[in-house]
Amino acid sequence: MTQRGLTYDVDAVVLDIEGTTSATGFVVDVLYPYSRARFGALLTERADDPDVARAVAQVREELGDPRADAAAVEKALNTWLDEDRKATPLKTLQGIIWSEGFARGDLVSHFYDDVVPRLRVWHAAGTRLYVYSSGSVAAQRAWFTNSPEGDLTSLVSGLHDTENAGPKQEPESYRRIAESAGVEPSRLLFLSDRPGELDAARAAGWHAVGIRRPGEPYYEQGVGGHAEAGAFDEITISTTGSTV
Ligand SMILES: CSCCC(=O)C(=O)COP(=O)(O)O
Ligand SMILES: [Mg+2]
Repeated sequence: MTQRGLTYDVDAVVLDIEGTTSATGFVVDVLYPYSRARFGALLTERADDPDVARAVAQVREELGDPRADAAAVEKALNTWLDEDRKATPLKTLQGIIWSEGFARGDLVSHFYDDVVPRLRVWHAAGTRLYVYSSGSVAAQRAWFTNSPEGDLTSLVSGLHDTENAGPKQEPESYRRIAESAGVEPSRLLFLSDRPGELDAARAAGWHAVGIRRPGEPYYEQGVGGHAEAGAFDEITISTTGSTV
């Protein structure tokens, strides 16, 4: 059989979300305003929730102000949102708000058309799928549970964020994920839109493919010399002899 595109012999594929499986425009235009409108209530009404308290402590540490009040914390969160800064406490608090919004039916996630069919094919052939996103694990779980094609969580073997794995541009984070998945680095493929993340994965011994979609923020810049694909159906995975 003739195959076109890129072929990888790996045991697992690790997925970035924003810009890779899903549109940045959806995250910025739908999810960000949804969280911005709810930070104030979360910070004032649920300050004793352990996840909220931990994130607030991290914001205060980042601000260098251990006494920053709820208004100051909210202001910092909104500034980071404007800058699209992938700060862990921002992502924790957004994850709480979004997962409740998904559960309530206010939100349905977005996946590019080529993604879910390909994930189903890879999963059915025995390739394990993981997520590594700046979005928190709670947000990732809600994202895959509430997709336009229903609950996709059965396709995914594990979720990783900057809190449990570390920053996405550091090779050590990819070493941690490989160890937790029990997969040799050379048997892992990372798909992302950001060159710095692809560099870090490659430095950890992984395969890395840049996903370059028209209209995404990194489209013009390119993927920094990494192999690239415009859609998931340009990628063929061969796991334990099967090729899909
Ligand atoms: C369901 S995750 C929400 C998107 C998000 O907040 C984010 O920061 C995604 O970043 P990524 O690392 O997936 O590019
Ligand atoms: Mg991304």
